[in-house]
Amino acid sequence: MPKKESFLINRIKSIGFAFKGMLILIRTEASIKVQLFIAIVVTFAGFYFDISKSEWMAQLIMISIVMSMEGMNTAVEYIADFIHPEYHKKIGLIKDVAAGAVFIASIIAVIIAGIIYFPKIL
Ligand SMILES: Nc1ncnc2c1ncn2[C@@H]1O[C@H](COP(=O)(O)OP(=O)(O)OP(=O)(O)O)[C@@H](O)[C@H]1O
Repeated sequence: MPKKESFLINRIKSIGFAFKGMLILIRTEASIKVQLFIAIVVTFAGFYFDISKSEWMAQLIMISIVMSMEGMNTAVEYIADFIHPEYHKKIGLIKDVAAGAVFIASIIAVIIAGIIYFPKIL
């Protein structure tokens, strides 16, 4: 059935575009680079301290939330700069709010890391 094939091909193409977007994020965004580095460090820490299954899940969920929020924050910045490259108070507000969303996830990630690793270190 040609219709089904084109649907599948389109899905595969979409995955390709998404993968390209992820590589662009990792290559160009300093914040994502830092977050990826922290994600790798805590992954090693997870193995070193032999954290439980639920601790792994909490850690992985927070890594994905922080990094995907950062990706969306970058997309908002791109849109803002495209729509209005010059200085504007509203653009500043839009970017600050988008960055604030990443900050919320980051605070919770640090708290969860504390809950997991503090008892193991002390
Ligand atoms: N066009 C603008 N008009 C007004 N304020 C702006 C504008 N562009 C940036 N800002 C201010 O500078 C801040 C940083 O914006 P910028 O686009 O440089 O993000 P960034 O440093 O790349 O952030 P991130 O580290 O989250 O990727 C914004 O949160 C906003 O307060």
